[in-house]
Amino acid sequence: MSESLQALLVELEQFGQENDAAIAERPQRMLNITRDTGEFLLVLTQATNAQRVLEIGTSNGYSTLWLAQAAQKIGGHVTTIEQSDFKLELAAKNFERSGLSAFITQLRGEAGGLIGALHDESCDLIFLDSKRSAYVAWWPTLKRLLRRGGLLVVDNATSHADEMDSFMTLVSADADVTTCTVPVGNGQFLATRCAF
Ligand SMILES: C[S@@+](CC[C@H](N)C(=O)[O-])C[C@H]1O[C@@H](n2cnc3c(N)ncnc32)[C@H](O)[C@@H]1O
Repeated sequence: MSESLQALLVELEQFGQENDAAIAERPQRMLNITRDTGEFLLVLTQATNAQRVLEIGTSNGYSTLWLAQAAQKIGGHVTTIEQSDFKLELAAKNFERSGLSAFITQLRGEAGGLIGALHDESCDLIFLDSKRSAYVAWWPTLKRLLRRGGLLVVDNATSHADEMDSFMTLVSADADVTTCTVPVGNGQFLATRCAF
């Protein structure tokens, strides 16, 4: 990682912590993943050669920058969805500063509507870090978007286990999918679509 990208990530970590500690209103909070979750996403994306990555929940782009580092290494691309104009603009500035903007496409709008318009099996990896109460309703579309052998990663599996329970139970009961939960950051729920 370049010194400038490392410095930007550290700056965003400090900004996220200070901002979220000072501000109670959820729309203004960054709610970033932890650094070890970012490192985990980078390794997963690179190791699985996931060239077509979809992220739902950009915020100011901290997690996107980890996914985009993998995209740069493997010739891939990250599409990231955010409905808040305020956060979308923050993310756009951070992507420009990172030098990784060529590997990122930002989609503006409500994720449930936007993902419905995407093509079947168009994603190698989906990172879900958004509106947890919508995940159950989104599951049929998420499964349709994921290619066979593709991977879904969902943040907050342990930090918000109660809110995640119905979704994880639903996905784990799907015979086409293999799942696990790993203790990285706030807990990552992983689900891979069977290859055949
Ligand atoms: C936990 S934050 C994402 C943090 C980001 N992944 C990171 O680690 O830097 C969740 C984001 O999802 C966005 N969001 C929530 N519901 C959404 C929806 N239905 N469609 C699009 N974005 C949504 C919020 O505005 C918020 O920025």
